[in-house]
Amino acid sequence: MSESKHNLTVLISGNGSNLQALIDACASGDLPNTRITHVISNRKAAYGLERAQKSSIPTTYHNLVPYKKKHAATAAGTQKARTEYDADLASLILSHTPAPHLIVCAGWMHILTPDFLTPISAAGVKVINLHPALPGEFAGAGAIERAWTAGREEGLERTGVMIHEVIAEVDAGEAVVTREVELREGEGLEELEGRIHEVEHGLIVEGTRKVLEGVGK
Ligand SMILES: Nc1nc2c(c(=O)[nH]1)N[C@@H](CN(C=O)c1ccc(C(=O)N[C@@H](CCC(=O)O)C(=O)O)cc1)CN2
Ligand SMILES: NCC(=O)N[C@@H]1O[C@H](COP(=O)([O-])[O-])[C@@H](O)[C@H]1O
Repeated sequence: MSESKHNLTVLISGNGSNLQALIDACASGDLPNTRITHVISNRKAAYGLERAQKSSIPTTYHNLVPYKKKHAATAAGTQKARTEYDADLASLILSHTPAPHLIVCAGWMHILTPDFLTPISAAGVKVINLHPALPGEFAGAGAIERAWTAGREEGLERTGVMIHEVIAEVDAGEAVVTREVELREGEGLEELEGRIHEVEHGLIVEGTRKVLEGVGK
């Protein structure tokens, strides 16, 4: 009798190179008894959707714009739109068959509110995120460039990558695994991005495997 499979739902917004690392790891056995059963993007043009489809993984495009159009273009209306969007995102994840054991944010560029996190947590599903910085540093979008600038202007000697649990406060959840990346004098931003992406592709597999080892215990 084969062991039960760990089912992953992966959230993306772009190229999907980290999704591809997970797809390849499932195929190679680096993520044993694990399969990606659903990929969701908040951007229609995300190449990661093509990567998933090439691997016969079900995909969903879940866009915030229709929700924003339903509500007034005010702060309150935008909040209502995000609340409904996030609640529906949780529903479409939890209603998918087979049900997920773990949700991995792999370049997912949308801040998740308690309207998403609460039902997901109630269903016993963890959420982890890949972030190209070390705990407590450069939270939010644009982290690599901010670290690169700090290297040039403030003498920062290293940045890094982490996989962390997702909580309401952005990039503040407990780190699952971290890896430092040295900053090199005179190095261009693109070169640093390339080195960091290489680290990401290994760390997202390592972090996912580490969390799955604890699932169901
Ligand atoms: N509640 C949480 N949500 C998310 C987390 C988290 O730790 N807690 N991690 C992020 C990923 N992320 C950095 O790792 C991140 C992504 C996007 C943003 C952001 O400012 N998004 C804007 C929209 C930007 C865009 O659409 O281009 C927004 O949501 O308004 C910050 C951090 C995933 N979510
Ligand atoms: N705050 C999260 C964040 O900035 N994530 C960034 O999104 C990229 C997604 O690449 P991918 O679509 O090729 O996996 C990752 O390289 C990561 O640095």
